[in-house]
Amino acid sequence: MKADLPRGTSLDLEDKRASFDKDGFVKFAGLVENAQELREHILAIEAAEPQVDGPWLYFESSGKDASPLINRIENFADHDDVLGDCVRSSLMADIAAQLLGEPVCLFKEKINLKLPGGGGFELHQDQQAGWSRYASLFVTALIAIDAADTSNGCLEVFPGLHKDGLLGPEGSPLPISAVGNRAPIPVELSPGDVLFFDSYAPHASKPNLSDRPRRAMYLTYNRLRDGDHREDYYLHKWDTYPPDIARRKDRTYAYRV
Ligand SMILES: O=C(O)CCC(=O)C(=O)O
Ligand SMILES: [Fe+2]
Repeated sequence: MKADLPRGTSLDLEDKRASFDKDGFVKFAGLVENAQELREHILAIEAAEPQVDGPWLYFESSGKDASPLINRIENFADHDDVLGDCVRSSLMADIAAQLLGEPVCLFKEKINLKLPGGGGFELHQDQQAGWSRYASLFVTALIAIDAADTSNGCLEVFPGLHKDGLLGPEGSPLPISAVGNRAPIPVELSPGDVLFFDSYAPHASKPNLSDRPRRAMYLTYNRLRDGDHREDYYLHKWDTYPPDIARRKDRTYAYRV
């Protein structure tokens, strides 16, 4: 299988695959040409009133002034044509397939906004989020929408631990001892850069204390032979961690990982 890369993109997938295999993540610079257009469509969703039958919107409390801040958009592929085309683009799936060495299918899509004042993410492996009920391995393409660096809370990944299985129980962040004395690699990205990472690669990120947003789209794939679980995943998530608009007052909802 050959990835259908945009004109002018030159890369050696063998090298990329070797890095992914060694570290558990690999960056592709300038892979997505319409990051600016994607950002405009994300901004429109941010500005719109949440709807029960629309994209799923999640909110946090700003670390600056405790005001409500949108922090995540999920399950949007069928609610916006431009974002949907990106989610369904064969380019990301083809590269994910090259990295895993076999065909893949989409598991889920989300956008983490991390606006100024947005919180960080504790150390975890995505596989700890209860995904093992669906498949034993996933690869995620993180598409940078805004520039990400250490001052606005870029992703920080610990290399070389993705073949060690789960490093802690499902549902809880990892203690720093889980990564030994390793140092994380902060992955700085420009809009349109894409980071592919393994669901067992431990990662974290800091809060956004800057005045620049750090939006990132995450497309997660599993091996095709493990089945298409996207619909089941979102049905289960609607029960266990629905968007804010669908939450019941008599229930508490816990973010897993
Ligand atoms: O967006 C980030 O900074 C990290 C998000 C993350 O690790 C996740 O959503 O699983
Ligand atoms: Fe994660």
